[in-house]
Amino acid sequence: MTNSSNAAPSILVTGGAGYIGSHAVLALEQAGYQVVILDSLEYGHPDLVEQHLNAKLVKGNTADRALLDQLFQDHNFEAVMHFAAYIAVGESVTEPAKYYQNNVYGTLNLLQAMEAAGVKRFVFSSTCAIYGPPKTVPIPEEHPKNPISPYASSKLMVEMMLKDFQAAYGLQSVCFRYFNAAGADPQGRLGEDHNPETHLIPLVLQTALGKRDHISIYGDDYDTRDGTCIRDYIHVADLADAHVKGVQYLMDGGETAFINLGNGNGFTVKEVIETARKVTGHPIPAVECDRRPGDPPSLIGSSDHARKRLGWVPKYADLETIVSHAWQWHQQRHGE
Ligand SMILES: NC(=O)c1ccc[n+]([C@@H]2O[C@H](COP(=O)([O-])OP(=O)(O)OC[C@H]3O[C@@H](n4cnc5c(N)ncnc54)[C@H](O)[C@@H]3O)[C@@H](O)[C@H]2O)c1
Ligand SMILES: O=c1ccn([C@@H]2O[C@H](COP(=O)(O)OP(=O)(O)O[C@H]3O[C@H](CO)[C@H](O)[C@H](O)[C@H]3O)[C@@H](O)[C@H]2O)c(=O)[nH]1
Repeated sequence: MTNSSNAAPSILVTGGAGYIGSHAVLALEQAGYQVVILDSLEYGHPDLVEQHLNAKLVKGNTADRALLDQLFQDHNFEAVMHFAAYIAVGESVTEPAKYYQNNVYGTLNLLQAMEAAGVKRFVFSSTCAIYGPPKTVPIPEEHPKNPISPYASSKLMVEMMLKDFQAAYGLQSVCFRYFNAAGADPQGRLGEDHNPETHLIPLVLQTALGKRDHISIYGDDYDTRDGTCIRDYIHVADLADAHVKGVQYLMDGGETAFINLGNGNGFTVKEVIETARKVTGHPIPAVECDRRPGDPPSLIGSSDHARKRLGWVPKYADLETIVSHAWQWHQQRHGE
C-alpha cells in the first residue's frame, strides 16, 4: 500500500510511545503528518498513545529486520524519526553491551532497512553527552567529542555512521543533540513517566507529591554559583517543534546536519528545587549528598544553528513554565 500523492506525508517514529517521542508524534500530527509508531513497549506508554495520538502503534523492535521490511513495504514513509534507545547513563556503564546492542546495532538495522526501501531522510535523537566535559560554555556543535559513558559513545557511533551513510548512500539526516529534556505537553495530555526515574525535575515533583521523603542533591562542592551542577533545561514541546522543523528541512532538500537543542541558559540543582517549591507551594525537603559519578559541573548549549538553519525559536524557555507544565502533568498522572 502506498499513499496517493495528495495524502498526508507519512513518518515512521521509533520510540514514539516514550517521553520525547510521544510529544514529537503529537507535534507531527498537529502539523498534518500521518504517523506510524514502532515501539517495543519495554518502556513507553501505550495508554497515552491510544488516548491522545492518532498514530498507529506497532509493537516491535528495531532489531527485527523482517518487521522493518514489512513496515517499509506497507507504508510510503517520507522520513524516519528515531527515538528508540536505552537512556540510562549509569546502567550503560555497568551493562555496555546492552547499550551497544540496542542503540548502535538497532539503529544500524533500521538504517539498512531504510536503504533497502529507498527511504532517505532520518531524524536522530543524539545527546549533549557526546561532548563530554565542556572546554567552552555555551557548547557549540564543533566542540570536541569526548563521551565518558557507553550511552554517550553509542550515540556518537550512530552520528559517525550517519556521516558515512550520507557519503555512500545519500541518506540525509538531522542529528539533534538535546540538552536536558524537561516539562510536559502544555495542555497536560502527555508528560514524563520514566520507570525507573533518574531525572531531576520529575524526582523533585515526586517529592512535592509526597511520593519521596526528600530530593538528594548530588554534590554541593562544584565550582558553580551555589556549588551545585548547572544544566540547560529544554521544554519537551520545544524539542518536538524542532523535530517537525527538522523533517521539513530534509523534505525541502536539506543535507545532513548536527544541531544542538538547548535554551542557552543554565540553572543549578538548587535553583530547580527552589523553582519547584515556588510552583508547587510544597516545602520539598532536600538533602545534600555526594557527587554522582560522571556528572560534569556545567552543561549549557549554544543553539544558534537551530535558530539559523531551522528557524527554531523555543516558546517555553522560562524554567518556571517548564516546571509548571511538568507539575500539572505529575499531579494528574501520579497525584492521589
Ligand atoms: N530524556 C532526555 O533528557 C534525553 C536527553 C538526550 C537524548 N535523549 C534521547 O532521546 C530519545 C528518547 O528519550 P526518552 O527520554 O523519550 O526515552 P523513553 O525511554 O521515554 O523512550 C524511548 C522509547 O523507545 C522504546 N525502545 C527502546 N528500545 C527500542 C527498540 N530497540 N525498538 C523499539 N522501541 C524501543 C522504549 O520502549 C521507549 O518507549 C532517546 O534516544 C534518548 O537517548 C533523551
Ligand atoms: O536526584 C537527583 C537527580 C539529579 N540530580 C542532579 O541534577 C542534574 C540533572 O540530572 P538529570 O539526571 O536530570 O540529567 P543529566 O544531566 O544527568 O542527564 C541528561 O544528560 C545526560 C547526558 O549527560 C543524558 O543525555 C540524559 O538522558 C539527560 O537527561 C545533575 O547535575 C544531577 O547530578 C540531583 O542532584 N539529584
